[in-house]
Amino acid sequence: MDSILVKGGGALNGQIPIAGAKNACLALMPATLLSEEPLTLTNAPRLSDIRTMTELLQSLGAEVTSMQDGKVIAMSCHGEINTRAEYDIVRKMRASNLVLGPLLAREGHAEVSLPGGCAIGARPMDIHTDGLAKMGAEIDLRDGYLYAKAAGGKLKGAVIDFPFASVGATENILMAATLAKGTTVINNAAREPEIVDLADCLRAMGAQIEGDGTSSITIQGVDSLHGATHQVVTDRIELGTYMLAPAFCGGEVELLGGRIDLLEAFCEKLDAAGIEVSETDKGLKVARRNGRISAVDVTTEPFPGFPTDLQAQMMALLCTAEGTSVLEEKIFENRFMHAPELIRMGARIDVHGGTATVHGVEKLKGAPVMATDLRASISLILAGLAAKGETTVSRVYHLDRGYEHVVAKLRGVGADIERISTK
Ligand SMILES: CC(=O)N[C@H]1[C@@H](OP(=O)(O)OP(=O)(O)OC[C@H]2O[C@@H](n3ccc(=O)[nH]c3=O)[C@H](O)[C@@H]2O)O[C@H](CO)[C@@H](O)[C@@H]1O
Ligand SMILES: C=C(OP(=O)(O)O)C(=O)O
Repeated sequence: MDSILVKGGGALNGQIPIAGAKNACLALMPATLLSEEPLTLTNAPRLSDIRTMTELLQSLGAEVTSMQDGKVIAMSCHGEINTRAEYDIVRKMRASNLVLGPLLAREGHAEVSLPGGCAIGARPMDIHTDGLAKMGAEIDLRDGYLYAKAAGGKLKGAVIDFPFASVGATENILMAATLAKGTTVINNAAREPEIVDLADCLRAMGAQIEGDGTSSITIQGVDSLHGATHQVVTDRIELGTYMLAPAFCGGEVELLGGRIDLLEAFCEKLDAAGIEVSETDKGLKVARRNGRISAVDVTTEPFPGFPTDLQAQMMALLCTAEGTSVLEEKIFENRFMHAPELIRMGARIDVHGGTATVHGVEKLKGAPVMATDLRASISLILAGLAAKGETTVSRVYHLDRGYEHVVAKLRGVGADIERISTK
């Protein structure tokens, strides 16, 4: 199993290109199931999660071609398709559940394996299934699979009030509603930029959608969707992660393609911590204002709040802040697994339920550490870049899910980092 070796060192300077968003692309790809005509995505990220979604769509009968070194994905799904998403693929990635809505909308029935929980939480699918049930689907759980069938063979529009603004449930219902009979309203919908990106793509395919980006989305069902080409939105989580690199190590880094509007709550916390963010022609430039950063309190929330997917990276940064920071994780019930690993590097962190108190220390020390999930992995790499000595991060396969060319991107700004392959 590969690992990443990081040597803590000097300041980072230069530019990092930001890829298209993993979480947008994973929702956009299943949209191909909604049309008989081709859907092409540009600015796609080169990630193992995208390969898993490719495998899943191919297993359902879609043709998926990766072009331009993976940056363009051309998909086509015409004629007869398979409506069963098998456990062997679905278990690899939770976002596989995003084929449920489109399959049901296209065929009137679907069998999709429940993905199961994961390291960061139980992550049930009740909001997705309750929403689809309101649209006339009968859904049974048998042998670990959701068996869904639309009454009369076609979903119908409904007013759906979400108990929580779930990103995945908003995406599933949004896609399902595009081909339903009548009007669907999703209240308390998620407002993430990835939802807006999906709605933009669906509109380009002929869907009638209003209100995306607000907490109430209205979808008027149409008879069919046509082909389209769509550019995947910038990955705000990759952006935020690399914005932290100069905050950890000093120096000045420009994030190509970066946009403040994708990360306003995060940028406010950076400002409070003493990190300067400025807009440039090509993106965002980030530098640490003075010597040591200041402690700040962080609470994760649905967009436009501070993203849970940047909590681990922010915690790693705050380990060496001046003062005590309190981090509250409000989205997932078990998303502090990076804390014990950071403690192995000399951090002082107390975790109580969903709250972590970080007492800043002067410097972290390199250590062998183990990644437990995607964002934990990168938080340990960032910590290692600023620590004294060497850090080896194992279980790098988590990283490959969400960060393309991570070693090359960080080496490009002067980081001492390499991937160690063990056959
Ligand atoms: C591929 C993708 O886009 N993943 C993102 C998506 O995940 P995902 O779409 O899974 O996240 P959700 O917004 O659905 O989940 C948020 C919370 O709601 C709970 N919940 C969700 C659905 C449901 O039916 N029942 C229920 O209880 C979850 O367990 C979790 O505690 O949004 C998360 C929250 O911003 C991000 O961290 C993930 O990176
Ligand atoms: C939690 C994440 O992804 P997923 O929902 O695919 O597990 C993430 O991207 O940080």
